[in-house]
Order: sequence, then structure tokens, then C-alpha cells
Amino acid sequence: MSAPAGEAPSSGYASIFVEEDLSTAEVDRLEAVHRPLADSVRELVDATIRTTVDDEEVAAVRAEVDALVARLRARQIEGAAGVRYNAEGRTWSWGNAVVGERNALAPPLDVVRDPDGLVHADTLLGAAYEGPPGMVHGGVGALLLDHVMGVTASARKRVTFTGTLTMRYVRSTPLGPVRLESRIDREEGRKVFVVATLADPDGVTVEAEGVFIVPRWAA
Ligand SMILES: CCCCC/C=C\C/C=C\C/C=C\C/C=C\CCCC(=O)SCCNC(=O)CCNC(=O)[C@H](O)C(C)(C)COP(=O)(O)OP(=O)(O)OC[C@H]1O[C@@H](n2cnc3c(N)ncnc32)[C@H](O)[C@@H]1OP(=O)(O)O
Repeated sequence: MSAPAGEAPSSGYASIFVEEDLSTAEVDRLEAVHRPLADSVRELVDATIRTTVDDEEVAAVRAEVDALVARLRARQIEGAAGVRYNAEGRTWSWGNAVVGERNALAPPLDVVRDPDGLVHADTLLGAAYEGPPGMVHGGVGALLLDHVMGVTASARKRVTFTGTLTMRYVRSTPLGPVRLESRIDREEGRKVFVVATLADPDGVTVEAEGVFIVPRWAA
């Protein structure tokens, strides 16, 4: 996708960075209403994978789930949730694949930025994130690292995009509690070099390096 220098691409990003006339209190209130629904759907995903109830019960549950989907679809937005912000500088991206408050596919992940520049997040990866038996899918590790590293690079509210991401899978990551840690290594012009790790309780399982770029149109 290319755009004239200094402008956001005309399709795609420009239309998803939307300013909305919604107070921060109202955004917080809506999140408090919708987050528990995503939590329940996350439970549904886990239960769908692990259930051993009989065939008739599976069919009956499916009918109920289909009915619930129809109720939610009674009123919905067009397309994806996008990235929105208000006049107070509050941003929200409810569909984000890693931290979307309404996204049950996203593991519950709170990203914390320490004053010394360390960005970290703890989460619990269950059956829905499996790759090798009992282990975290390599792509899921990359997904979480990409996001946490992107947040790290986007310090001071600048926009960065992942340019190049390199992973070294040191050993398999068992499903269960994991911790991500990330920090800026150095900066060169619009390029931000970030280093990060994914770890289980016994130590580092994946080492990552990434080049995150402030796009020409956002510089
Ligand atoms: C993504 C949504 C972000 C939402 C942000 C919202 C709010 C902001 C607040 C907080 C942010 C919070 C969280 C961040 C969230 C998530 C992280 C997830 C990140 C992603 O999920 S993001 C999606 C995947 N990502 C893409 O979809 C990128 C597609 N791509 C492009 O959009 C362009 O390709 C771009 C922008 C990469 C470059 O375009 P450009 O025109 O600006 O670059 P240009 O050519 O001028 O190069 C300038 C210098 O970068 C070097 N360079 C160029 N490309 C490189 C590459 N790929 N690797 C290494 N170095 C590269 C050149 O070699 C030159 O280096 P030198 O100056 O030394 O010569």
C-alpha cells in the first residue's frame, strides 16, 4: 500500500484511526459492560475444545450459541472495530487480536510500562493456544511478542509498524503462565530496535528482536 508522502494511506489505516465523541468515562463504562462478555466467550472457546459431553448435548449447545449470536447481531457495526480515540487522548481498539477488550480470541493480557522503559505483561495460555502437544503455538508466541514490542516502540504515543521481526525459539513453551518482557535497544532515525523475551516460570523460552518503523506518513 503506498500513499503520497506525509499522508496516511487513503484506504485502510486512515479510516480506522477514528476520532469519536465519547467521554473517557463512557468508554470505561462500555468496557466494563463488554469485557465480561468476552471473558465468558473465552471460557466457551476453552470448553468447546475440552468438552466430552455426548453428541446430542453438543448439538443442543450449538443451537443455543447460534441463537445468542443472532441476538448480538441484531445491532452491530460495519466491519472491524478499528482504533479510536477521543479528545481527551484516550484510545481504544476493542477488536485488537492481542488486547481487544471485546475480543475473546485475545488472551487476557495487561501490558505494563515501567518508568525505566521495561514493558512487561503476564498471562495464562490455555488449550486454545496450543501448537505442539501441551505447548504454546509458535505463532501465538510471535503474536504476543509482536504486540508487546509494538507497544514498547510506540512510547510517547508515536505510531510504529512492525518492519522486521526475528524469533529464536530456545525451547518449547508449556501452556500455562507466561511472561513477556520488552525494551527499546536503540533508535536510528525512524527505526526503533526492540528486544524482548517470552518466558515460562523456569525462564526464557523465546528471544525476539524487532525493527519497528515510524511510517513516513506519520513522522
Ligand atoms: C498497527 C496499529 C497501530 C495502532 C496504534 C494505535 C495507537 C498508537 C498508540 C499506541 C500504540 C500501541 C500499540 C502498538 C500496537 C501493536 C503492535 C502491532 C504492530 C503491528 O502489527 S503492525 C502491522 C504489521 N506491519 C505492517 O503492516 C507494516 C507494513 N509496511 C509498511 O507499512 C511500511 O513498509 C513501513 C511503515 C514498515 C515502512 O514504510 P516507510 O515508507 O515509512 O519506510 P521507508 O522506505 O521510508 O524506510 C525507512 C527506513 O526503514 C527501513 N525499512 C523499511 N521497511 C523495513 C522493514 N520492513 N524492515 C526493516 N527495515 C525497514 C528502511 O530501510 C529505511 O531505513 P534507512 O533510513 O536506514 O534507510
